[in-house]
Amino acid sequence: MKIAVLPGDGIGTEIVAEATKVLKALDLKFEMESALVGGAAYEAHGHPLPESTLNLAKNADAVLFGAVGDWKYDKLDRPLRPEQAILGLRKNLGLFANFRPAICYEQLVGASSLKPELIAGLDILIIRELTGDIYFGQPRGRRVATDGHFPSAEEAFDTMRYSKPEIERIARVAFEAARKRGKKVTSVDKANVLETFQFWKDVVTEVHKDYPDVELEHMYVDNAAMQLVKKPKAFDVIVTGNMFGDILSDEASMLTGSIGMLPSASLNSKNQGLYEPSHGSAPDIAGKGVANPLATILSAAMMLRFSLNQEEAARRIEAAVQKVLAQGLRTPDIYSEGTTKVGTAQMGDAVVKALAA
Ligand SMILES: NC(=O)c1ccc[n+]([C@@H]2O[C@H](COP(=O)([O-])OP(=O)(O)OC[C@H]3O[C@@H](n4cnc5c(N)ncnc54)[C@H](O)[C@@H]3O)[C@@H](O)[C@H]2O)c1
Ligand SMILES: CC(C)[C@H](C(=O)O)[C@@H](O)C(=O)O
Ligand SMILES: [Mg+2]
Repeated sequence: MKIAVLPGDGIGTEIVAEATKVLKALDLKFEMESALVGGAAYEAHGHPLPESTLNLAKNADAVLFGAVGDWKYDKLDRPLRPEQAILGLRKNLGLFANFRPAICYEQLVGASSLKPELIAGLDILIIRELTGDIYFGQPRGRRVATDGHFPSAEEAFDTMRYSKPEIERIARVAFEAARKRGKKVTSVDKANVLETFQFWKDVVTEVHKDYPDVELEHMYVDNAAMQLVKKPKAFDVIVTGNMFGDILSDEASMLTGSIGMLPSASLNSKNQGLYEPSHGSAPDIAGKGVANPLATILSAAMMLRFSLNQEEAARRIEAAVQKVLAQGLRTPDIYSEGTTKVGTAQMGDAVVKALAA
């Protein structure tokens, strides 16, 4: 078994160091090989996703990813920007199904900006389609307009599109996942305005016929954004497109206390996966040793479960995370009065210690 380890930029290196520390402490038989990705790879090789990094990822049983990006690269041509590395990995590996579970651990009920009673016991799963939508649709670009409100003005455009098989397969993933939990799927769309999402709604409704034991509800994305903070526990599985899923999962992260608590798994049809926290490289806190490594450590647990067939080890990690939270250890993003503030490495060390206990 081989894990490709791609720390990336900013806090990516700090949080992946803690996750690999935890993986090594499990004493399982797998090999880990690291490579540069994102801005770090651009600096060293002139490209955010060098051929060697892509090949390492393709040939591994799973990929553990940190984060990419920094404001200083924002002026580069788009193909050279760090974010293209994660988009390229998702596309090249066919990682169409992105699982972003938002779970509010009992100990963190007070860390959220929402009232405790709204989020206590929260356990929802956002399933985000990850290789289609306006993220990848062609054509896109800049041009001089020939119509519209300002003919002959400079304009930019992107293409939102989904094919039937793309919607069918992500809908099936969502119904299958719901079957194993609360048996309810909320499909989030913007069918009242967008053709792409009327089609999405129609196809999801059709696929639902094969899953009569699962309840299907449709919701417009603007309402979903509102309901997520009004009554989040009314959701079980949310399935949505690439862009809405990006936005709603950041929103859902605050229901768990912090974006530093939201792990993710991105899977292809062979259950090969890339595992990364849902957050980015956080340049504002990078290098300070204060980033929360738990989303990445929990992503490593998802990797053991989904790609490496190590359910027991996954559970050990999740139990160890709960234990350190019960001990009152908190990185600054989840700190509240009466708890103990720790840094990134101390948090990782505490998880390792809790594994042994
Ligand atoms: N998958 C990825 O690699 C990924 C995901 C999102 C953003 N990005 C990139 O990251 C860069 C920064 O983007 P952004 O600031 O919009 O989003 P971000 O997620 O990096 O940070 C948003 C806020 O959350 C905080 N935060 C994030 N992770 C944290 C953690 N583990 N512990 C504590 N606090 C944490 C940050 O300090 C910041 O205040 C950009 O270049 C963006 O493109 C990359
Ligand atoms: C960095 C960016 C390309 C990425 C996305 O938009 O998918 C990020 O925000 C995420 O949520 O993983
Ligand atoms: Mg995002």
